[in-house]
Amino acid sequence: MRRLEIQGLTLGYGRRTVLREASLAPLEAGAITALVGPNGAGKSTLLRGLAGLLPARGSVRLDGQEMVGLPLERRARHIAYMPQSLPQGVALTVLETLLGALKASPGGFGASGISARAAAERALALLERLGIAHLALVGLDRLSGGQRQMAGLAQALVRQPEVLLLDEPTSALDLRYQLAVMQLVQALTRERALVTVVVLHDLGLAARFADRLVMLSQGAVRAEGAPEETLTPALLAEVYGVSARVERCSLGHLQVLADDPLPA
Ligand SMILES: Nc1ncnc2c1ncn2[C@@H]1O[C@H](COP(=O)(O)OP(=O)(O)OP(=O)(O)O)[C@@H](O)[C@H]1O
Repeated sequence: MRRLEIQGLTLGYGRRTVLREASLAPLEAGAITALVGPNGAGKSTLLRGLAGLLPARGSVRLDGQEMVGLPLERRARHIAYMPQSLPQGVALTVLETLLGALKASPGGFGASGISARAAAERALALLERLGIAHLALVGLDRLSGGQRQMAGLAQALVRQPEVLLLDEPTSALDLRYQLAVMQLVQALTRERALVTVVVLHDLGLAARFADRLVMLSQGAVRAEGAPEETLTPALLAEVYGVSARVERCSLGHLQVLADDPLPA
């Protein structure tokens, strides 16, 4: 069974350490882990570290293979990362960026892998599944914020990774697309047995779609486990500084209702 094991991971920027000796229970294939926690807690830093974009100490093993210290292109064979925002000023069309991502991936078309025709078919099928086939020939610089986010998700998915890292994939999406994207991420995670890690601010979405939550606070793992075990009023008060209720709605979904900020 595919799994990602994170042990004693320390990450930072230059001389500044942000995440200190973080260890998590193994992340299993076919499951979504949501990274939650307040602003500045270290969620994006952890995701960048898993993607290999920051110098790291400690261990990140995929099926026993050590990722820390592996050259980025070797790590990118296994792991796809979607940043919070795509770079601005890219005039390529959505389809061109997907073909570019496929071409750049090891074994991608042009190298030993699939033909250019198969690559285009794969890219178009993915856009269809994401509901954005109509954007295939539109330039990235002409997309709305939400459309850019969908295009970023497509770029991460098209390479068919084993580990999928998504940094706030729903932050710019309307209500319908938030649900549609999380349902799709969940379906693909199950179908392709992905190890999926998603940074989410919306605790309701996290509770509904994640199999596990990891609550970060001040660069440390404060809690981890199933959403219903992790999301408690006491923890929300401690970590977010709010008085909150955690209740099930009439459909049985866990809802976090933040009532008031607590006095500092
Ligand atoms: N490029 C950088 N250089 C230096 N420090 C950084 C950099 N990026 C983030 N940090 C610092 O690392 C800490 C954690 O930031 P990070 O972006 O990981 O938090 P986060 O939990 O993702 O927050 P948010 O919810 O606001 O996106 C913050 O104190 C931040 O100032």
